[in-house]
Formats: sequence, C-alpha cells, structure tokens
Amino acid sequence: MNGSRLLFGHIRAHWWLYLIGVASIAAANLVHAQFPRILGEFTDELQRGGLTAEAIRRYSLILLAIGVGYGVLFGAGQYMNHRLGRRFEFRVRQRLFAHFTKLSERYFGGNGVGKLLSYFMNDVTTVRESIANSLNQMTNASVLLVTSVAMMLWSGIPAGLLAVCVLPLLSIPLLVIYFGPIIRTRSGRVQEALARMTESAEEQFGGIRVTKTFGNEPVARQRFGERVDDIRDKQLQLVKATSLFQALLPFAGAVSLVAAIGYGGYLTIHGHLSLGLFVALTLYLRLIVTPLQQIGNVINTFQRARASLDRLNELLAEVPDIRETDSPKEAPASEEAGIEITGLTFAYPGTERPVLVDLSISVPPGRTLGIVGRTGSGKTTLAKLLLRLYDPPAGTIRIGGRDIRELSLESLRGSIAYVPQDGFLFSTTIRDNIAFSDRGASREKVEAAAKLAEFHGNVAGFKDGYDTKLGERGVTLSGGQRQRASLARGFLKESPILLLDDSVSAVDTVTETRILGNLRRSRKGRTTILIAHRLSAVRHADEIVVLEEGRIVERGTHEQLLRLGGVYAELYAIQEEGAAYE
Ligand SMILES: Nc1ncnc2c1ncn2[C@@H]1O[C@H](COP(=O)(O)OP(=O)(O)OP(=O)(O)O)[C@@H](O)[C@H]1O
Repeated sequence: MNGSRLLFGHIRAHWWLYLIGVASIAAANLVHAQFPRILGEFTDELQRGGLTAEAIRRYSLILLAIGVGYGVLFGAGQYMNHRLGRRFEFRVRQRLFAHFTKLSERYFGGNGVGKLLSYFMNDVTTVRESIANSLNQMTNASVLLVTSVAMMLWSGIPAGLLAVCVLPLLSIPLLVIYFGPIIRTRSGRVQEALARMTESAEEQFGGIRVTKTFGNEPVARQRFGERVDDIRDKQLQLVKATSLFQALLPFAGAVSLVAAIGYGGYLTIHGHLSLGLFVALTLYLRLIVTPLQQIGNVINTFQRARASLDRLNELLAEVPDIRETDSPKEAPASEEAGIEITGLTFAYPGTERPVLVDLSISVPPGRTLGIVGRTGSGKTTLAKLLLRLYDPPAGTIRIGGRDIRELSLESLRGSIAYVPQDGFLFSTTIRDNIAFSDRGASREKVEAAAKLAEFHGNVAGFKDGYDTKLGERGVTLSGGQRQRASLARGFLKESPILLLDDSVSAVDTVTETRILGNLRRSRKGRTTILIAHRLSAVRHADEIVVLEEGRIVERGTHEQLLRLGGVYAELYAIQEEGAAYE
C-alpha cells in the first residue's frame, strides 16, 4: 500500500466532514475578503466629504459583523480539521500496531525498539500535523488569494494594473517546484536521524545498569551525543532550505506591492484611479502576503509529511515472513501431540552456515525429550522452529502427523507452552502475568500454576500477594523469581506440548529438583521438551539428545548415555564435580 493512499484513503472515508471543514474556512475567508473593499468605500465617502455619523455607525457595524463572522466560521473549520487529523493519527497507530504484531522475529531482530517507536511517535505526528494545518492554511490561503483577486477586479481596479501587481506572484510555482524535493529529502534525513536517536536512547536506557557498573557514563554520553549532533546537523540543513523558501515568498509579495505603489500611485495622481481604489489595492496586496507565506508553510509541512508517509508506507509494505497457508489446519488434540522431526537442516535467513544439520527426532505423544548441548549448539533455534518463529523447511517438523507449516499460527502456538530462559514480565500484577494466556483464569488456577513453579511461597510474602505490581512502578523480582513467574505462566497454559528452554537455570538446585518433580507429576502423559545446560534437569527424560554444532552426536536415556562414556558422560562428571564443590 502506498503512502499517499494511506492519507487519501482517510480523506476519502471522511470526505463530507472534510468538506464541512474546508467550506467553513472558505466561507470565513470570503467574509474576510470584504474588509479592504469596505475600507476603500469608506475612504471614498470620506474624500467626497459625505461621511455622516450614521454612515460611521453603519461601517463600524459591518466591520464588526465581518470580524465575528470570520472568527466563528474559521474556528469551526479549524476544529473540524484538527479533529479529523487526530482521528487519522489514532487509526494509523492502531493499524501500525496490528501490522507489527504480524511481523516476524527476524524483523524485530533487525530493527530496534527505538526505531519502531519513532514510527509511532515522530512520523505519525508529522503526518497528522500536516493534514490539519495544511488543510486549514491551504484553504485559507487559496480562498483568500482567489477572492482577493476577484474582489479587486469587481471593485473596478483596472485589469492591466492588476496584471502588473500579480505578475511577481507567478514566480511562486517555480519556487515550489525547485524547493519541494529538496525539503522532502532533507526532512526524510531528519526523520531517520530522529529514529536513530530514539533507538540509541532506548538502548542506553536499557543498558544503564551495565553502563553504571562499568563506570562507563562518559562513553554513553558521547555515543548519545553523536546521535543528537547528527539530528542537529540534519535539522540545520532542513531549516536552511525551508527558511530560504519561506523568505522568497514574501519577497515576491513585496515586489508586487512595489509595483502597486509605483503603477497604481501614477494612475491615482493622474486621476485614472480613485484614492479609495488605490487604498483597497494596497490593502488587498497586503492581505495576500499572509496567504503566500501560508502556502510556503503548507508546502514545507507537506513535503515533510510525504517523507514520513514514505517511511510509514515502507513499514506497512513489509511482508510478514511467516505466513499461513490459504486454508490452515488446526493443531491436533493433546493425546495426538507427538512431534516428528525428520532431516531438519536450517540456516538463519541471510546466512550461509546451517545452525542445525539433518536432525531427526521422534517424541511420541506424552513422552519427555531432553535436549542438551554446549552453548551455541542450536537448542533455542530448534525451539524457535517448533513455534514457527522461523520457518523450518516443509515437511521437516510434524505435530500429530501434520506439517506445522500447514497449521494455523494461532493453533500451533496455542498448542505449545513455551517458557524461554529470560521470560519477559509485563508491568502489571503478578496474577496478570501468570494468567497471560487466559485472562479469566480463576484465582485457584493461578495459584496452582505458581505452586507448580515453586513461586507461590514468594508471592505469599509480598504485601499485595498476587495483586503485587511488577516493573516500572512496582516490585523488582530477582532473576530466579522472574524465571519462576515465567514458568508459572507456561504451566497455566496447560497446552498439549510444554517446551522449557533452560527455564530453571537461575534457581538453586534444591528448588530445581522440586520444580522438576512437580512437573513430572503434573505433566504425566503429556508431551514435554526440556532444553537444559544442567543435566540434572533432563535426567528423567524418556530420551535425551546431545547436540554439537547443530548435529545430534549422542542419544538415549540418562543411564544409556552414561554407559556410552561420551560427551554426555563427560559433561555429567564435570557437573557432578562442580556440585560436590558447592
Ligand atoms: N537470529 C539469528 N540470526 C543468525 N544467527 C543466529 C540467530 N540466532 C542465533 N543464531 C546463531 O545460531 C547458533 C545457535 O544458537 P542457539 O541460540 O540456537 O544456541 P543454543 O544452543 O540455544 O545456545 P545457548 O545454550 O547459549 O542458549 C549460534 O551460533 C548463534 O550465533
């Protein structure tokens, strides 16, 4: 979808409201354009010596009516246009968010949070301001220009004189053609620099604790300073172009006024033009200097808005990598939720080296698989493929006999409760964090999940219990508590498949043993995958696979692998030795 269509689609959808807004402003300007003519007539009556007290009262009332009429109509039009601008902003933000939720992990991996925020804040606001202001000012300016010229002709100002005065104004379209693209390009650069600054701010704020513990504040200040300097440079370049453009427009207006005074003054001296008409002419020309400046403003803001619209357009055109088939199937029921992985080889998009090589694993329904391996051996990648955060090659992963690429994303992800190592907790209550997959879950259900995760004891210690708020304005949990809260969230989901990715690594060994015991009791008969560094976490699994550089190097039960005396046995010996030291 194209950027202009985003804007024009909105205008088309609300065209009648825009018409009311534009018509009100147009009517306001028609009223306003009467002003010089009335003053011209007043001057002529004054010159003829026929001005009576009654006429002064009449002229005063007419001028008052013009003022009130203009104020009411202009205010109403402006209100309408600003309201519509806000509606545009609201809709576009909603749409952007909906689009974001469809984009894949790869997109978010490549684009920082700050950059994405910048679309919501800077770009949408620039377009909204442009719509409301441009419409108000453009209607204002064009109606005032046209009516002023018409009124000048209607008042009897000679067409020749008018042509001489208006001629300098014809340079305006040429200026617009020249400056428009320059302003747009420079404005695009400002928006990009703003996005980079927001991204940098987000990163610096996120990493502020690391910065402080390393005493690295000067480096952080310098890095952020570079971003701010970049914005300043880009903005200065933009300001130079817009200022020059805006200065040249009134200059054209001033040349036109000089022509009026020269030629009009000559005609007045020689009696070809009444003093009243001369006054009206100069007032009209003064009156059109403001619209000329407004046109300049509008063109500036519109060019800036186009740069932002182009950026929004690019974002909306981003096609999600992970898509469903035309008729996606439902994931199988719990008792069929076995997993078959056959000949799975996978490299991350844009990379050559496969991270997983020819994996074949079978997890019958209700069984538990343990996956161990050194850091970087591909364990989490396998979890991401199971969830289709990245696409596995067709036919390589099946659940209940169905290729996961044929399942609807909602039902696939609904059938797997995934607990990552660093589960993110939202700034809301503990209850809402645990009941994330089922907001209506009963208190008992939330507590049962927390008990399974050995988290209930901690929660009971908080003054507000499950209503304790986490995050920015709430309690800060320890690493182990966060991990158990995230684990409770996974347990509450009660999905056919449970996938724990090193989810008990931050808890002590006694708590780990309890959690794993709870898990074995509660998940009896349900498919479970345990990814772990600590072998104690997988020793009860029905099968354990050992990964090295993306390949399965050993497989079997805990006892079989110990007997094999290979990598697993070696790791086990090292970990046992470590545990003995503890
Ligand atoms: N988004 C990505 N793009 C490219 N390469 C990636 C991406 N994510 C991970 N990798 C690479 O894939 C390999 C496997 O990573 P993965 O996270 O699956 O390992 P892991 O076994 O889970 O490690 P750990 O035990 O440390 O969590 C690593 O070499 C990593 O650098």
